[in-house]
Amino acid sequence: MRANQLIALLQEHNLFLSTTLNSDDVDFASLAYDSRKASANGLFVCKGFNFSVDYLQSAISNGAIAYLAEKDYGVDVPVILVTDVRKALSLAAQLYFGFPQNDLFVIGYTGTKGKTTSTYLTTNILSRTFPQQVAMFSTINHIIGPKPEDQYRAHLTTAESFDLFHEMRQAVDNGQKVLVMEVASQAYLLDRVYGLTFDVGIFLNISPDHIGINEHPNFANYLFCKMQLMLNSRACIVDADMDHFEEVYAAAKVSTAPENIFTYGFNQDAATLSITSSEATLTDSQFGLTVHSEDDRLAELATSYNVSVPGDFNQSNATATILASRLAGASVADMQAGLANTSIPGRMESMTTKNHGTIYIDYAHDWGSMNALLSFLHTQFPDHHITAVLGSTGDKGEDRREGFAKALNDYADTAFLTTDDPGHEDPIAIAKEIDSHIDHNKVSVTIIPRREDAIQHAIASATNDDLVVLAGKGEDAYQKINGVDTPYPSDPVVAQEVIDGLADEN
Ligand SMILES: CC(=O)N[C@H]1[C@@H](OP(=O)(O)OP(=O)(O)OC[C@H]2O[C@@H](n3ccc(=O)[nH]c3=O)[C@H](O)[C@@H]2O)O[C@H](CO)[C@@H](O)[C@@H]1O[C@H](C)C(=O)N[C@@H](C)C(=O)N[C@H](CCC(=O)O)C(=O)O
Ligand SMILES: Nc1ncnc2c1ncn2[C@@H]1O[C@H](COP(=O)(O)OP(=O)(O)OP(=O)(O)O)[C@@H](O)[C@H]1O
Repeated sequence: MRANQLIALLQEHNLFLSTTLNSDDVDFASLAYDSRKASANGLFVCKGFNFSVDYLQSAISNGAIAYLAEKDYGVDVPVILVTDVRKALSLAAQLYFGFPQNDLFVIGYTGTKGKTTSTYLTTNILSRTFPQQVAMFSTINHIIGPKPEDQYRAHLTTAESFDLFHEMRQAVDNGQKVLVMEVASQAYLLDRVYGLTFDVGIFLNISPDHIGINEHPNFANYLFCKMQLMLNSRACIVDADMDHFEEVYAAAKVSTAPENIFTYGFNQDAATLSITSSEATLTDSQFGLTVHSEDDRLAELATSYNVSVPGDFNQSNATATILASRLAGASVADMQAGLANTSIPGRMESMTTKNHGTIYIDYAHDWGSMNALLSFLHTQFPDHHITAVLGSTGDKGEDRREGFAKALNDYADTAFLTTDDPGHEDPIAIAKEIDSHIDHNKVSVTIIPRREDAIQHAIASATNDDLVVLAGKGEDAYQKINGVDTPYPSDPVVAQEVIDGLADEN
């Protein structure tokens, strides 16, 4: 990467301040933002809340010949000074990796809930249209190519810009043509996707979340960050049913022509697509779409679909994926097949038992998702007794505790309060806080700290028509306790052991 090209790019974005490089003809052999990964003749980027000048010194020891930063650290190698180092890192990464986004059709999902589900559904549809050519960056998993070794667990919902563009480069080199990815609000807060234009950006929904230390200072900032996806997408898809729809639609209109903005919703005659829910079972759901648009690409979408994850909210997610897949070139047949055959780890996974009802394992871990989940079950299956097993995370999202109680009061009959990533807090104290907001005339509550025991009691006490919801951890195989990921078998494994044990007893 040539210094003069980098400086020109930074100037184009009004980020460049000055440099102490003797010549701008330097060719950097590498780029790094972590000193442990710095190498010979490289450029090192100084950024981060916990940045220390020691990291810069160690990057220099590892071979860095210059650094990019917001201030001069007075070390022995020259600096390129910028006004905003996170934005500069994103641009430098794009230049260093040869702007890989230009060789990909990039689809980005944002929303408080449904990003992972929609990303999986879209990937499964488009993998039929473009076999072995669809990359995916989700909270759970990354896919950067067709081989088994091209798949690995994710660290963040949206990776740091350097890592993001690095993986995009690898995806392109592995022959990928499409990328489906999640765009967390933090991605915009921390400029991880600065300078990236999405071919399609989808805004699924918004409810208060991720507000607090290390996250957003307030809801306005959370919404502002998420809306940036609309301003950075060539085509926008927006859920017309969601709160703040008017603001999000207005943001989309700032940079996208109305004919490239698509909306969807239940019984929304003003939306591009309206959804009619036709049948919901415990394991999947059917819905139909009506098209209210003259756009030739959309006419065929007016048909019926079966999505293999239950819940009316998943009909909504599925409709967003239908629109996004269509813009990427998928046929209706691919959509129908893809939607009917997708399973998403820890999202509405169901297990049936002989005598203890149906068990749901779901990642719902705030009021919005718990409310959507329990209200769906309550409305669709009004005569079934609903038992929920849940906790609430420690060290963050304290307002979730009251939110969980509210959803339980509205829709559940029994709750087993237990441990869910307590961090540095006492899980029993967290459970008691949730309990303090529960209406005991409506919900019977038992606090059982060990999650395995809570699941055992919930399933064992359920009878045949009951619905038992194991909420919050999905397929997580750990509990975050005192800063350590402590091994935990995972809810599906524990539930299966309980079911097997109960079957032996019967
Ligand atoms: C508060 C926050 O968002 N921090 C993120 C941020 O950290 P940072 O840039 O401030 O870096 P830092 O951790 O302070 O470290 C300082 C710098 O020193 C460097 N370093 C460090 C050690 C060393 O020996 N040498 C060295 O050079 C580091 O590489 C880094 O550049 O950038 C890092 C990547 O460069 C992220 O790993 C880190 O995410 C933390 C771990 C995190 O958990 N963030 C959460 C809140 C998050 O982003 N969540 C969203 C999902 C939200 C949702 O569910 O929707 C996500 O996208 O995952
Ligand atoms: N459109 C939706 N509206 C409300 N709740 C939803 C919706 N889609 C999914 N959920 C619920 O939210 C949970 C998390 O879903 P998913 O992992 O797809 O969302 P996410 O946006 O990736 O979440 P997170 O940011 O918390 O990782 C699901 O298990 C389900 O209970």
